[in-house]
Amino acid sequence: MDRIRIRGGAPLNGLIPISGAKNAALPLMIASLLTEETLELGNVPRLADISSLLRIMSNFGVDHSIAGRRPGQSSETGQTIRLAAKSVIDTTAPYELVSTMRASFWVIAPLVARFGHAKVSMPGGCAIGTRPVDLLIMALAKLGAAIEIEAGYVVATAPKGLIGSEIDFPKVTVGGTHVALMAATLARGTTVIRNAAREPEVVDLAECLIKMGAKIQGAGTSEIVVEGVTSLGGTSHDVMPDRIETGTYAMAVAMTGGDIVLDNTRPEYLQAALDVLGQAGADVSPTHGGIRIRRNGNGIQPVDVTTDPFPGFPTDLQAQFMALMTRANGTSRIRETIFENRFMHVQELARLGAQIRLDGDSAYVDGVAGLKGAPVMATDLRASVSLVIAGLVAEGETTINRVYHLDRGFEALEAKLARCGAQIERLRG
Ligand SMILES: CC(=O)N[C@H]1[C@@H](OP(=O)(O)OP(=O)(O)OC[C@H]2O[C@@H](n3ccc(=O)[nH]c3=O)[C@H](O)[C@@H]2O)O[C@H](CO)[C@@H](O)[C@@H]1O
Ligand SMILES: C=C(OP(=O)(O)O)C(=O)O
Repeated sequence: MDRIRIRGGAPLNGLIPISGAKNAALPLMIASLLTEETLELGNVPRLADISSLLRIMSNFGVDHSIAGRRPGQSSETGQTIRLAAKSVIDTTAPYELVSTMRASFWVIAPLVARFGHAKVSMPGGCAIGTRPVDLLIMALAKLGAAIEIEAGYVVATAPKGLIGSEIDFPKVTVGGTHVALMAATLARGTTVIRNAAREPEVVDLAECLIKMGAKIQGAGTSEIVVEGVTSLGGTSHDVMPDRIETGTYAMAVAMTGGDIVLDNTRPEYLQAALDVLGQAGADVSPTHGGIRIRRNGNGIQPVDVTTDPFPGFPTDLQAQFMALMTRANGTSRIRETIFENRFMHVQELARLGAQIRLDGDSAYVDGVAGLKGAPVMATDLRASVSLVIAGLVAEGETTINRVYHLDRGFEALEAKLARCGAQIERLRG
């Protein structure tokens, strides 16, 4: 299994190109199941989760092709993937394929909406809490699907098609909103989704669905109205920039010091996190097409943070921010309100010398003067990258095991950081 070795101490200087967002690319790929025409997606990141979803889609009978590189494109230019779900031969998503990735469960929505039948294994994904799918099932049931649970599979049927309805989510769910939105596009009549997730990835999906012929209003607000249509067509769409990758590198430079331009991204996608970084002592400014982050000389100030649905501070940046706070001049409180078990990075950060106490949904981080390198192992995607951030300033060598977590969500991580001066390499095998 590959590992990553880091020698801490070097500041980061230069430019980091931001990839397309994993969490937007996945629902966009799934949306291709809603039409028999071809959906062309640009700026798709090269990630293990994308390959896993392509395998699931191939299993359904979806044809896909990945365009070759064009003149002037670097190896980091996002991929263009074409998906054509013209002849779907199977509407079952088996356990072996769905268990590695949460988002793959969302195929249930377009399958039942277009074909009237779907059998999808209960999902896996990052080990960050219980992560039930009751609200996704509730949304499909509201739209008229009959739901049965059979041996770990959710079977949804609607032989006469889905029917528009009112869906009131008791809590904000990104996956639930994606599922409701996709299913409602092909339902008969109007659907109102209340307490919808306002995440930019929901807006990206809605914009693509609108180009495919869907009638959607209000995406990006907490009430989305969908007027069902009888069929959708193909289109071309570029995946939005990855706001979590953007925030991760912003926190890395706040940690190491230096001066970095994060290119091909947008500050408004992560304003809450950038505001917090400003309070912690980083200089954050917009550039043409990106964000510049600097921290020169001055120390890191402690800042209290609570995770919240968008536009709040994202749970997917909580671990990275905690890594930064391990070096702050004082104590910070980090409250996790989205997932009940998203503190798996705490004990690994402690191996590097971090001082963190857990109390219920909060972590109290006492900043220390220095971290020391050690072998560490992460259990989920964002926890793994928090160890990279800590390793970048830890004295000596940090080796991060189980790199496959990082490969799920960070494209060319070592190359991007090494080009900016980090001493980081992948050890194969
Ligand atoms: C692939 C993808 O985009 N993953 C993101 C998505 O995950 P995901 O879509 O799984 O997260 P949700 O927004 O659905 O989860 C939010 C909260 O709702 C709860 N819940 C959710 C569904 C349900 O049926 N019942 C229920 O109780 C969850 O346990 C959690 O406490 O949004 C999360 C919250 O921003 C991010 O951390 C993940 O990176
Ligand atoms: C939690 C994440 O992914 P997933 O929802 O696929 O587990 C994530 O992207 O941080």
